[in-house]
Amino acid sequence: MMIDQPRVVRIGLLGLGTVGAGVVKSLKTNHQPIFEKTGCDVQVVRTLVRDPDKERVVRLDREALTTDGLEIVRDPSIDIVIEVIGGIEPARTLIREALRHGKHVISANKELIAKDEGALIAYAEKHGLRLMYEASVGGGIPIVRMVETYLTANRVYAIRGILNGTCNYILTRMEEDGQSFAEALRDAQSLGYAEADPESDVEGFDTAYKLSILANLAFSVPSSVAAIDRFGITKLQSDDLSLAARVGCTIKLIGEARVLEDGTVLQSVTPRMIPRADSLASVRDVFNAVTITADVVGELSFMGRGAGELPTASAIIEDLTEILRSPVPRVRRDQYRHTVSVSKSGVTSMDERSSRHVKGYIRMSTSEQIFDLLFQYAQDVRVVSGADEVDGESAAHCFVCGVPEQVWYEQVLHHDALQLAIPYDGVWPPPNSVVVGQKEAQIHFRA
Ligand SMILES: NC(=O)C1=CN([C@@H]2O[C@H](COP(=O)(O)OP(=O)(O)OC[C@H]3O[C@@H](n4cnc5c(N)ncnc54)[C@H](OP(=O)(O)O)[C@@H]3O)[C@@H](O)[C@H]2O)C=CC1
Ligand SMILES: N[C@@H](CC=O)C(=O)O
Repeated sequence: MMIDQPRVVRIGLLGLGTVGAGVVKSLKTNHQPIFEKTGCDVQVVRTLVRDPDKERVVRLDREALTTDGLEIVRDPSIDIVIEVIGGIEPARTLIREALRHGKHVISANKELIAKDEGALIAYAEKHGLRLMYEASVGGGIPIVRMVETYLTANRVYAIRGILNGTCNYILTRMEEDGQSFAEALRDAQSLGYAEADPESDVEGFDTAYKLSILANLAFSVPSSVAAIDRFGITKLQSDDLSLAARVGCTIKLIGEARVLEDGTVLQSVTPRMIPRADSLASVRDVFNAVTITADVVGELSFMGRGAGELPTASAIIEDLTEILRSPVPRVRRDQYRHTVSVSKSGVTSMDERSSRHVKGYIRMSTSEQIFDLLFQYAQDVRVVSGADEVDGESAAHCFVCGVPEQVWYEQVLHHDALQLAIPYDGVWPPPNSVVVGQKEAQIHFRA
């Protein structure tokens, strides 16, 4: 339906990097369809940058740029603020100030949303305003709104997915093209996928923020990033990916939050060796994928581009059009959720931990102490044909099963001789593997 009198909506944009530029481009390209769907003429009128003289991929009048964010968020002529500068400060202050001045806010800032633990959202709701953050999780995938507003008929029990485009891109390039970790990371940065500090991506922090945001929405737990067991991908080598291929698996950085029977929630971010048949195994490049498991609907899966200027801009503009259609917060967040308690797996009860077991892939230097540990606790230790030859002299690669989870976290992962230990989700025994005893293993690995 065409609307004759467009309502002009004035946007203040905080940040004009990868995502900010994507927002400007997309609002320009799709100005007409957005107008047709909302009746609004959306205009970016003022933009915050650090360096106004920087060469940009989008052209804005020099007068539209400012280095003073407060000037934007306090400007009475601005209706909606989009925050895409990232980090905690000045983002938090600017968002709060924008809300205080009666503006709806859209943010892509997962670090802030996760670490803020709901305070800004509560502040927005108190003022009858919307603080929306679809772009903070899964790039262009509409997962936040779905979990927040759609699953009212359900209790959600598990969230599992690939939530970082940079890491998935790096692992894909290492596996398929034999690129080094450093080369693949450089490419991910030049494509605009990585965070300003890429350690956030490769050490698993970014995935932890996103998992925490989803867990908070789905389970009504406080969004505590500190409650997540987090491991990144920096220790992975292409040899580990080759080994995975030999046993019919691949390696992905997976975020997972599960409600246990006693109501506690386990949350982890870790590279996992997963079978090729796992739906996440075929998620390549910058794509993300998330599966939600709930009691009534069962499993729901979502996939799409998890990073990059346009997919992220898409999520931001979806938030924008949602605000234009429904400026009043739809539901108070705590009205419809069920409550469970959250627990880091490292602090679950000893009994529970020692009753669960881990299957793992381990790369280690050939120290006798770690063999002692593995052969004391693992039910089965295996090598895959040729595994010990893959990485030259100093590494031994093996698969173990039946290690008590408590031993895995408290001893194996902290062992000096350990180079890498990740969960192995493939079949047992791993294809083409041979069982080894302790003496045999020591000889085998040193051969
Ligand atoms: N890149 C992606 O694919 C995705 C990113 N996000 C999130 O979106 C946000 C932005 O990411 P991205 O666009 O990649 O980041 P960039 O580093 O590309 O851009 C950041 C922008 O913010 C400006 N800026 C940063 N700090 C300040 C400051 N203190 N004062 C004024 N301006 C500042 C920079 O100015 P200048 O240009 O002058 O340096 C730049 O324009 C982050 O929260 C990120 O986590 C979310 C989903 C995907
Ligand atoms: N750096 C992030 C950007 C999107 O959230 C990623 O790679 O996923």
